[in-house]
Amino acid sequence: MSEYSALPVPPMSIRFDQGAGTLSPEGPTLTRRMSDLEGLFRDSEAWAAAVADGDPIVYSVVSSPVPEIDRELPQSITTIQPGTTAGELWMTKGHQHPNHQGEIYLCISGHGGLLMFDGTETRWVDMTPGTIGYMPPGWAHRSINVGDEPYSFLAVYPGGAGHDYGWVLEHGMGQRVLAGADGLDFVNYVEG
Ligand SMILES: O=P(O)(O)OC[C@H]1O[C@](O)(CO)[C@@H](O)[C@@H]1O
Repeated sequence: MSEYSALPVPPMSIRFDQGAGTLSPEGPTLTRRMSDLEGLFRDSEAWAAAVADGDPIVYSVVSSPVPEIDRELPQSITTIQPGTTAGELWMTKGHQHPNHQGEIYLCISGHGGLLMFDGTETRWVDMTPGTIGYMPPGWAHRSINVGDEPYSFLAVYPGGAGHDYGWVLEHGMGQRVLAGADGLDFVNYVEG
């Protein structure tokens, strides 16, 4: 037995129900409403109006019981609802891993995109069912629903990576993604 054998969760199988978007056994669930995305949309007045007008759910995250601690490998299913706020497609808050480590997402359903920013360069990965998006260490990441139906993906990440949301508020994400007349419009994060 290794020194790591005192495990917080035993070896197990985790059942994913694609129709219901649930994990079983299930760990913590997170619901992010529009009010949780303060300071992230370029049009703050449109954001405030959406908060006042029912504060809709933008996305939810269901996790397995694997904890976010060093050496563990947690998983979660994120579902982003379709929608725009003043043309900006609905998205996750986005974060940097303070303890720089990589992460993968697997698109399960819908159509999304993975926006990554290392402080200088921006990268975009189109996400359709079956696509694995890889985020290397040091790249902040945000997911965006670019379709007309809910966009769901599986995330698998090192439990000690952490979530730094202040990094995105301070540095932005390089670009923003808007719904254009003929597809996606990528605009400069600051000037867009
Ligand atoms: O943490 P954010 O930026 O709100 O985005 C949620 C997504 O990111 C994760 O925290 C994983 O990076 C997942 O739990 C979820 O997929």
